[in-house]
Amino acid sequence: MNLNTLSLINYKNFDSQTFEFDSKINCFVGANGVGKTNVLDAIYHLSFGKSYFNPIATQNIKHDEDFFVVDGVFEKEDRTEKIVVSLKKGQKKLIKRNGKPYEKFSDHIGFIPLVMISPADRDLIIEGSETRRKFIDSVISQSDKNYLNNLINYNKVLSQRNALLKYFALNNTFNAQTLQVYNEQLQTYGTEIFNTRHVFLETFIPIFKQRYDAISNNKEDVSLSYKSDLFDNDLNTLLKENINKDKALQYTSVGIHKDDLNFEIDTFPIKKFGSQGQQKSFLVALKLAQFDFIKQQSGVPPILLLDDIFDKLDENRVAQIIELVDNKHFGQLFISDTHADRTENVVKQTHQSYKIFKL
Ligand SMILES: Nc1ncnc2c1ncn2[C@@H]1O[C@H](COP(=O)(O)OP(=O)(O)OP(=O)(O)O)[C@@H](O)[C@H]1O
Repeated sequence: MNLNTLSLINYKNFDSQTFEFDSKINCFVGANGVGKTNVLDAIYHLSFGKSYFNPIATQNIKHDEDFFVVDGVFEKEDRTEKIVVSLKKGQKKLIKRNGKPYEKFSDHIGFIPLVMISPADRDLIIEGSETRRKFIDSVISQSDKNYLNNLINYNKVLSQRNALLKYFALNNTFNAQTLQVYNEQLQTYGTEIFNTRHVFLETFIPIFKQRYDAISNNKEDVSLSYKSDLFDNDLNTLLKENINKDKALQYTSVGIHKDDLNFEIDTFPIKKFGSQGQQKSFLVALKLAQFDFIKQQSGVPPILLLDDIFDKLDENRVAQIIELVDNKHFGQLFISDTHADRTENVVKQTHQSYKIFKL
């Protein structure tokens, strides 16, 4: 699967621009702030219908304009697929495939498999557990529609249960039966989500370790493990056990919405004890494992976006990453870098066709 053409109108710092891409490697080079990351984010929009960096959709419209259009022409299994994402201020965002708007954006997820590796991934290490759950969810959702539906349903019931707990507290009342209806629904959706995450991580963790060992040349031992309340008991029992706590807090304190991943290096948390280069290697390994997993599930290599990934990595690690890219396992690649020479040297070594865009 390839992105052949990308056209932007009023997207962030671009007013009107069209790119014709190489089917293998495309590099965007230029000084800080010229828009290299913005082009990658536009490509991300075509896969996920939203920005990787800015959750406020209207802030992706060029300043002083009132709409943006991101238009991509892909080649997928010998067919041409035109994806257009557009947003006008005051209106709902539109995602169209070959001219036909999607009613539910979730139907588009997975159609253009894509993985972004960016310095912003550091949030996965430094931020709270929600960021790591979102990561797991986005990896699984790209190949499992049922999972995405369970997640949507779980979150709906969870907010209803939380609203009910608030209502009880405000009105000084309690009704165990109504609460039980929600508990049972959470149990149904939550158990499926837990099982899917568990099975997914059993496949994913060994892939991740392999990737890390290759990047670091087996220099350090890293581990990734799954933390969930549901390892202790079934969700219905846990909800019942924690009812007094939930009444006091006025929200649901146990469930798969509290799941987390532990990231460790040589048995210590990587957040506190990993160097910047080790943390970056960890994140790159995590994302390359995401790439491998999606490829395994969908049979096609996802588009890979590498935003500024060479900084902070020593030459050996950069060489390792490029060696990984330098084989048939990968599909189309987009790279952004401030150092034009470094990028050109690196991509030349891969002996693949490439295009360099100087922004
Ligand atoms: N909505 C917007 N309207 C106009 N310009 C915007 C908008 N959002 C971001 N920008 C501009 O985009 C530029 C940043 O672009 P981008 O992050 O792609 O830079 P970059 O080339 O990747 O730089 P670096 O090398 O520093 O990572 C900034 O100049 C910023 O002001």
